[in-house]
Amino acid sequence: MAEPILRLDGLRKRFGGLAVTDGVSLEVPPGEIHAVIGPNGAGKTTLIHQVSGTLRPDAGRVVFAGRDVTALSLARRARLGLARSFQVTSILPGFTALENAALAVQARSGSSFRFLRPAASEAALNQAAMDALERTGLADRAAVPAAALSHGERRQLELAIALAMQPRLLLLDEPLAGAGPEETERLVALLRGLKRRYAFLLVEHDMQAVFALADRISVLVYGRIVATGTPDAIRADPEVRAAYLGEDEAA
Ligand SMILES: Nc1ncnc2c1ncn2[C@@H]1O[C@H](COP(=O)(O)OP(=O)(O)OP(=O)(O)O)[C@@H](O)[C@H]1O
Repeated sequence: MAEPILRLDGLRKRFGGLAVTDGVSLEVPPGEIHAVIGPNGAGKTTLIHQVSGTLRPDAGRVVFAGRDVTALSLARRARLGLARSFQVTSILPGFTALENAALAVQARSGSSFRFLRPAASEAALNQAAMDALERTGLADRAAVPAAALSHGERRQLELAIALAMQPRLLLLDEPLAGAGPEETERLVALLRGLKRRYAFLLVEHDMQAVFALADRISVLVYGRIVATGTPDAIRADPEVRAAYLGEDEAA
């Protein structure tokens, strides 16, 4: 396997007496969509929070692009290219799609645009923002205020905002939550198109989407990974079947 872009090494987090992540280790190579699935309360969101930097693990390490980022803040991790999308970005409804993406570009680039003349700086910002909108299929909605976008388009914009941060790996926590069948189809196609260019760590309840998108899947049960493998291997894994007994999702 290629040198991983993300390596989780024995992550542990307890809430009171409950070990919510109980020694989680996994590796995501560049360009992989790695999904984490598991029953409700398995610890998936808690795991994502530790990777993004929202929560500090009690033990274990988060290594991103060869660097131990366990002690770094969410913002520092984001600047290194470990970005999070969905359920966190606050889209500014009064601003257009392009302005929303441009703000993200500006946040990522810090002061670097200030060294350009104002006009050149604005053009460069808008170009980078437009690139992000193009990659998420929103180019023709650039001038539309975010408040006027459909639910699905707002999800696309959240993704564009994350891409404007020039990530190397994107954390996606339930990107399909609340999306209807058509929106789901569009977002799945969009994510599939972004695969290889970016790596993804994906938590998602829509099993059909997970099995269609993921290169590899890790199954989390009571804070422990019980299996990691390709969708076919996971489908056939007896422990996974046991974990989902009574649920037909992994069948
Ligand atoms: N801040 C907290 N304080 C105490 N307990 C917490 C906290 N956050 C999560 N938990 C508990 O940790 C367990 C795992 O929660 P988590 O949200 O990570 O699971 P999940 O796999 O994402 O669940 P779901 O699929 O339902 O979203 C749950 O029992 C939850 O009640």
